[in-house]
Amino acid sequence: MSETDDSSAVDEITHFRAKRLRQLLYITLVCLNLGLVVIYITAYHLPTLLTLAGCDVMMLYALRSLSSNQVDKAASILLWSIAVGLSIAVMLNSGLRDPAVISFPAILFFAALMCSRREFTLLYVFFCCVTLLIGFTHISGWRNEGYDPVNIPNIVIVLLILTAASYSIRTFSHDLRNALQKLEKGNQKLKDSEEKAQYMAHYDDLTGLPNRTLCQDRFNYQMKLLERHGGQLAFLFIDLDNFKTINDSLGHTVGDQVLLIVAENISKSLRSMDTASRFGGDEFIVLLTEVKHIKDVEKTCNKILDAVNQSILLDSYHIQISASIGIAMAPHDGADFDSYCKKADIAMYKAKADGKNLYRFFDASMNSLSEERFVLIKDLRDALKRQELILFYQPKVDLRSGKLVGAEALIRWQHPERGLMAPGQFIELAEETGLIVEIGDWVLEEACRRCKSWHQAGYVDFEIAVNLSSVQFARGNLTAQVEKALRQSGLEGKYLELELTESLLLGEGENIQSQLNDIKKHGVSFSIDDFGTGYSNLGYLSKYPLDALKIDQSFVRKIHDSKQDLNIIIAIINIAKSLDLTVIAEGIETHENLQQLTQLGCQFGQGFHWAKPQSPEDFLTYVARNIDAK
Ligand SMILES: Nc1nc2c(ncn2[C@@H]2O[C@@H]3COP(=O)(O)O[C@H]4[C@@H](O)[C@H](n5cnc6c(=O)[nH]c(N)nc65)O[C@@H]4COP(=O)(O)O[C@H]3[C@H]2O)c(=O)[nH]1
Repeated sequence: MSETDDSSAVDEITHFRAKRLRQLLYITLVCLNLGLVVIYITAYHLPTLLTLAGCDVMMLYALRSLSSNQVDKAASILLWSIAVGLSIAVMLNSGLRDPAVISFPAILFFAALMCSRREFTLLYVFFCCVTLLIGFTHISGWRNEGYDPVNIPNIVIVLLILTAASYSIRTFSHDLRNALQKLEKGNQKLKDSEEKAQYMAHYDDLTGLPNRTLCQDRFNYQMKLLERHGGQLAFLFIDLDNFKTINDSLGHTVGDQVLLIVAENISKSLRSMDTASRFGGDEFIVLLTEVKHIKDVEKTCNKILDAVNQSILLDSYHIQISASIGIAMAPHDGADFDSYCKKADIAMYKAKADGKNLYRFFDASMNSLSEERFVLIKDLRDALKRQELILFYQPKVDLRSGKLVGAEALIRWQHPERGLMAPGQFIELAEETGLIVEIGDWVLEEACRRCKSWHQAGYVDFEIAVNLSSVQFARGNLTAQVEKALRQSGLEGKYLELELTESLLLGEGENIQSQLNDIKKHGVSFSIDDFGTGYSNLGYLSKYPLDALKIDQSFVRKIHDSKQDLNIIIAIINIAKSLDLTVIAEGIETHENLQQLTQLGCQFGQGFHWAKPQSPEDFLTYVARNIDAK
């Protein structure tokens, strides 16, 4: 039980005491005044009248103390006034034979309930002294005793009764107070856990922001307001860019701190009437209410992007974070919470595909991301987490010696419902949505790790080729990713070959060139995939630090049937020779293909003639059987 629990239980008891004390004070006041009237009319005994009047005044004083929350003081005044008043009354009347003596234990009873232990003891001592004093007045003959005089045993008996009564009252009230406090604490605990459960059902534990449930409630409420009063609401779906990388590389503690900072920054960018909520993982939903102009939404989105897009210093790491925002506008873009989620999510992906750290409004043209596509995107986002992605390996052969020199890593997706999916079915989607960055990072790490394991298994010179997407270059941190993959796996850079596309090299020159140069420093080689299929401008070949050209399989397949394709292959081989590049032929399916390409001077080849891409286990079996692949 915490200190707060204790203090609230005590508060409750104080409140209860004050209530009872007030009642007691009123009753006492009424009784005193009635007594005053009766004595005034019947006996007119002045000392008694003065005593009662004095008590009356003290009661009013106690009531005043009570109104200013001085409960202990009011209780003291009440009990001491009554104790003194009664003692005087007993003294003035029949002494220890007076029936008012029986009120002494009653006063002690109230003292035990209302006052501190010290006050109770003082009152007990006071009554003992009063008893002794009155007893003395009896024995000394000061008082006219009548036919039944009080003697010492009588006084002792009164004192014993007082002591026994005090002890039992004190013990009883102590137990009662304890029991009350325990009950109160139990109640408080129950209240607290109810409040906690309520909080947990509606708020996110980490960031303290409303969770999905509360966000949905607020959205529904806002939609009702829109129905009644008109107006617009902006539904923002915010997703952090590359958060997974931060989480994976720096750990969950740092990841959580990043989320906390981001949540705070998002909240700071909003008005008090807006709702920022955590949807889960690195996703946030923001509801902008009472939207008058689209420009206001744009302004807020820019504010959020600026607030989130910061370099955060955590655990001596400078972490660059940014977010992408998708926006759906209510009431036009849907009917319920789920449809707004979906549309804002689609728009968010568009923002990611357009380069990240951007916001995009949902529009009908985005519906081309059909239902199935949407589901596939969702699945693909989870594929990495659920470890559904696999790398297959296709052997690469030295055509002159027939030796297996390595493999190309080709991704597959073991989809839980659709089965094994080829890259053609999802790579484009991954590129459009930006997911290719995370996937590409994983491919790099996994391929390097696998290649290192082959080395450790005795295939010491095996190389691994990995496909890169142009989107990975656009992110600007590819060098760091390659370094990380090499470092983590322990693979030397010279065993890694990165396959680029022609279109990439025709794109933004400077940025690509510097990244390729940086990666090249680690001994990594570059080849151009599907060479010859796209562009006629070959100027870029000398501009970049390339090592190999891969002849596209469409030429290789028709090498016997089409003079034109044969000529293209010859031309590619000549270009490669003149630029000091090696040539790798893809899609070699037959022995004739192999023979002809070898004769033409092609150095390396891949294709079904040797093996289809296969799982790591099958690949190892294949290697063991065919280490000389001729
Ligand atoms: N008919 C025929 N086909 C052959 C033969 N030999 C190889 N192939 C197929 O040709 C493709 C060669 O890969 P690619 O040109 O890099 O083309 C790859 C590559 O551009 C892309 N891809 C694969 N894995 C990744 C990856 O990890 N990252 C990225 N960004 N792209 C990838 O997907 C493309 C298709 O990959 P796959 O479906 O695995 O298809 C592979 C392979 O299975 C043959 O003799 N006959």
